[in-house]
Amino acid sequence: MATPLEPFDYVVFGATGDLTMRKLLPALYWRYRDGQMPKGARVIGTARSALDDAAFRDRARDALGKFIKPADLDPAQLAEFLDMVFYVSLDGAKADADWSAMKAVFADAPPERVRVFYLATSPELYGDICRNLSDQGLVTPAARVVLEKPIGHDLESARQINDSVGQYFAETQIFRIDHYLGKETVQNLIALRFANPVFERLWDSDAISSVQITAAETVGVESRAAYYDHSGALRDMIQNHLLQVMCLVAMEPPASLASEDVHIEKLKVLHALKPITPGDVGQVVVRGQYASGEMDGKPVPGYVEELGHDSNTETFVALRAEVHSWRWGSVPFYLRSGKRLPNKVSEIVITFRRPPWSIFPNLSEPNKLVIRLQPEEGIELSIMSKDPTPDGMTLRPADIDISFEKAFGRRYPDAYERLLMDTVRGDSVLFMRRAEVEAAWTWVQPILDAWKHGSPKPYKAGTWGPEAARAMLDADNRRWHEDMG
Ligand SMILES: NC(=O)C1=CN([C@@H]2O[C@H](COP(=O)(O)OP(=O)(O)OC[C@H]3O[C@@H](n4cnc5c(N)ncnc54)[C@H](OP(=O)(O)O)[C@@H]3O)[C@@H](O)[C@H]2O)C=CC1
Ligand SMILES: O=C1O[C@H](COP(=O)(O)O)[C@@H](O)[C@H](O)[C@H]1O
Repeated sequence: MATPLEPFDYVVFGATGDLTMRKLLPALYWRYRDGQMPKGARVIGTARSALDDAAFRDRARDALGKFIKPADLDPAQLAEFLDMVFYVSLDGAKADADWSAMKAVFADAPPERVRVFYLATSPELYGDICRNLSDQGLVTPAARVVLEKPIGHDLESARQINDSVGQYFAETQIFRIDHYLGKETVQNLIALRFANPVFERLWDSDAISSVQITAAETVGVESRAAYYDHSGALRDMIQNHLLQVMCLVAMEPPASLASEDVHIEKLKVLHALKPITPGDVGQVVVRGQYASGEMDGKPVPGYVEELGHDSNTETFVALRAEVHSWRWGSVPFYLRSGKRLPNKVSEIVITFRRPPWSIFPNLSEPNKLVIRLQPEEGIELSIMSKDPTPDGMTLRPADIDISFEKAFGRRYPDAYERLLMDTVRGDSVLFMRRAEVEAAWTWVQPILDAWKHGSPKPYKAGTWGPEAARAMLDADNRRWHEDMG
């Protein structure tokens, strides 16, 4: 059982939306089920839709039925959880809306009771919602605000959002969520590197020749087309999730696990990224968009067919980054993310250098460490071994494969479970600081600027992106993981 928290209030703006139904409510249910969400805690959903508590609970029940396995949904526990869920109909972005019902929720709440305002809405509303919360007297010292990613659309809008939210909440009260940081295996990266000298001693450009970070999805844009078409893979995945994971791979050992110490080291990585100039973009960044193809043997439409109109939005990005520091020199970090790729897989692949001299005629493959973030979380170390034949010394790659789920024999909590509870605890180590968000936007901005011209390269749904992604690695004499031996 997880450590129970003191009773708290969790207010979710955007409560009728996809994120709340698919991720936030299931995460809160699990925390309740594990005994972490105590009796007396409240979840207050809010959105413009005219619903009452009962109607919202019906939606929540449906969502939990859809996103949690029946075996994990005990009817009595479900009923108890839903009793803790309430709804306030409100246009949170409007100053002249009727805030009385929301204020009534907090009328008797003691000042020290933690209240979290989770903004699961479009980022353009963040500033207005925060101003209104403040004007209505709801921002107490024990209040926190959680901002969903992406924070803004570009560097300029990110700065504006951070400025406006910062007028009403102190930086220590602001939790910029990136759910990749809540994934157990991403957190385990810190343990892998800094609790195991066997890896950390080899964690530099002397031993490592390249790093690949991939987040591949099989899904298309589906019901999120309206959001996605204004975003694209660079803003949706690379600017936040993949750069954050890269920071944890590349950062120096922090002085401690305290939030400030970890943020300082991540920020140094973002500042050390070799800038991409507009002239570089064509060489080091590939943007693609899926065309019709096949997934699991079934035909699927292309992106523009799903959308119903032409679009230059990218559904695939592959890029080559460098962290210009003493540790990394010019080691390439290849980052890649896309929709309608052959497998759902998020992984980090560390490829080590070959021995300086080989006494074996057929030493073909370098050592490789694969950190599987999902699915089947674990690590796999590929080493060269002697083929057990009596015919001399033939070498073959063999894997040391550790599945975390098998090793620990327990369910892997969803990233949101950990992160939501961290916001209540006030622990911001797994969140992004303003400076990190803006440094990440600063780095991707030249790519966004260059992409105002030209179009993405098409790739067939069910393939690993445009041929140019492979060609980019060919030019470096390297291969993507799926093409390695
Ligand atoms: N869905 C996902 O998987 C992920 C989403 N995110 C981010 O989370 C945020 C929400 O995404 P998602 O749930 O997909 O979006 P949806 O479009 O599904 O939901 C948006 C929600 O905002 C509400 N809303 C709109 N305007 C207002 C307003 N003025 N006041 C109060 N509520 C309002 C809508 O309800 P109503 O119309 O009733 O007001 C709805 O509940 C976005 O920033 C997105 O980028 C981040 C990671 C993953
Ligand atoms: O933030 C987002 O992440 C999901 C992918 O998350 P994962 O945990 O399933 O890897 C992505 O589908 C979505 O477009 C994006 O907004």
